[in-house]
Amino acid sequence: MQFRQNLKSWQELLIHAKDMKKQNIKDLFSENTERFNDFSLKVPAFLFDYSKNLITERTMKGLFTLARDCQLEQWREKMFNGERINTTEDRSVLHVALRDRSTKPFILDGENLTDKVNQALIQIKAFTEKVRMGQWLGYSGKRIKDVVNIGVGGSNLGPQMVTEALKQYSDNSVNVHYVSNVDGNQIADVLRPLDPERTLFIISSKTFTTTETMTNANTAMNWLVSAAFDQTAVSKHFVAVSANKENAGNFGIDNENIFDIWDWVGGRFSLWSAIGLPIALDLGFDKFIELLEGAHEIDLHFKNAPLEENAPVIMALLSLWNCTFLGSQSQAILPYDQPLHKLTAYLQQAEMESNGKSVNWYGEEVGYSTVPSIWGEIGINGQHAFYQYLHQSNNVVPADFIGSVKSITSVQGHHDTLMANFFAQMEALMSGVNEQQVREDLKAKGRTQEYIDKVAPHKVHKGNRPTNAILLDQISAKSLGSLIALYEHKIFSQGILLQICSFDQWGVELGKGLAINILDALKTNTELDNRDSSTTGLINYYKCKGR
Ligand SMILES: O=P(O)(O)OC[C@H]1O[C@](O)(CO)[C@@H](O)[C@@H]1O
Repeated sequence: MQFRQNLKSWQELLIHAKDMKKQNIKDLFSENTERFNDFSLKVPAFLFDYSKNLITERTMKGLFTLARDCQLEQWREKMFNGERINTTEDRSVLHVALRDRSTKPFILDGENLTDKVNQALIQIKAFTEKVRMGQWLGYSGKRIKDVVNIGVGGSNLGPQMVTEALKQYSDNSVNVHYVSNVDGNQIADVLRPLDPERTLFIISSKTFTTTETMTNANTAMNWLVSAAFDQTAVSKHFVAVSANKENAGNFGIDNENIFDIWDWVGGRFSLWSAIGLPIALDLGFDKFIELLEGAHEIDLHFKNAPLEENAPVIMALLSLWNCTFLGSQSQAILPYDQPLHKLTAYLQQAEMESNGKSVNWYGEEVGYSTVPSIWGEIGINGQHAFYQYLHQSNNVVPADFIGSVKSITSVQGHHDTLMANFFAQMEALMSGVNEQQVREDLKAKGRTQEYIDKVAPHKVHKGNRPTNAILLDQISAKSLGSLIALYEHKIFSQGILLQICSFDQWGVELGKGLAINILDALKTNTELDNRDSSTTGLINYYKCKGR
């Protein structure tokens, strides 16, 4: 067992981090006029500028050495070859196979995955075209107008984020809606304006056991059946995406309308599979393929580019540097492109469910900070809400700024204003402004000495806050596919560097189990044994007041 802290490269980076904490990014720019060229990369679909991090050439050299000591390249190979790198669940991790459209056979456990993937795509194409062209008819013979995707986590966030991002490209053949929350308010709001005769439900659940999804699915079924007065209407209005065909069949969904998903595709990496049905329904199959192609382009980049020119690897190394070595606890994702308004929520699951863990591959406490908490908002809205904290709090929050050279909106006259903020905020976070500059500025503005003395300390921005810039040419299905895959491979690389099992999610199980237990007690009105007084007190209060 080779623990990360025992690696010489890790130890050297710890020492180097102590020195770097005394440095200032702004000074590093003054010392090296080529810094932007040295620390930026042009990848198909986007420019990645990481020069505004607290790094030097030595830092990067040390980080690449660490990556090699961690055998990142070999692990990358293992993933692409289908080795069972999801060790705690004994599974391969092959979402990359979903977007590899070559016809070359890929054999896993005696089965040709290429055939499976291509068959699934044929099924997705046939189904989505039938619905979009008005050939899929509801129980009363009417064409489908609205599609409701019922699913949660990975069975919701990816498709929703993508259809929101690409809605400018939708031809509105159907309207796509999402229900993820077990709170009945959401499904009530979604169903209120819909016509049962013209509504199709996709029950998206890899396991087909998730309580929230099953509760919503049953409500949707009752809504339909109470309008149709006919239980057999279910097969005309429900399809499923699931690995659990038995449960989906028992629900009343015809076998040919159950789309497969496999155990080598993790929920949070599944939008490329039939979980992406809402994407193909909303945008058409060709756009869905463009999305896959964009992702595949980054798969090839990740697989083939040397570590020094590999964007996902560099992103992972920087996150490790900022969090584990420099001590940041959180990371902001700040899209300056309204279409990406669901990206942060999507990445919260992708990154935090993957790497938000504290034991290593051998089940030992890692003894270092793993990943930061991910949060954020559309940049402009964030500027008027929490950027105060980014600029002046004691906590340094490294941030990813994501923008586009061209906007996809036809509205003119906004994009330069938006992007001026994109550039300015990164500059301000890095450069800051010291007290002397503040004082001189106030003096030049004719302020009194008393005012200057009072206000100057409050106007200081310490700066030295790291940011990455990801600048897309324009939001499109292809560039979005690339952007998502960039983060997926970053997450994979980070897991390897941290020696963490990125593809399980045991941390969600405890709460789920307790909720099932409590729900039973609520339904049967029984007392719960062995609970702490707070849990018991809260439940009793709820029972007394609510019933
Ligand atoms: O698709 P399913 O099986 O309903 O699971 C939904 C989500 O629930 C989780 O298991 C976490 O609770 C996620 O990993 C997953 O994306």
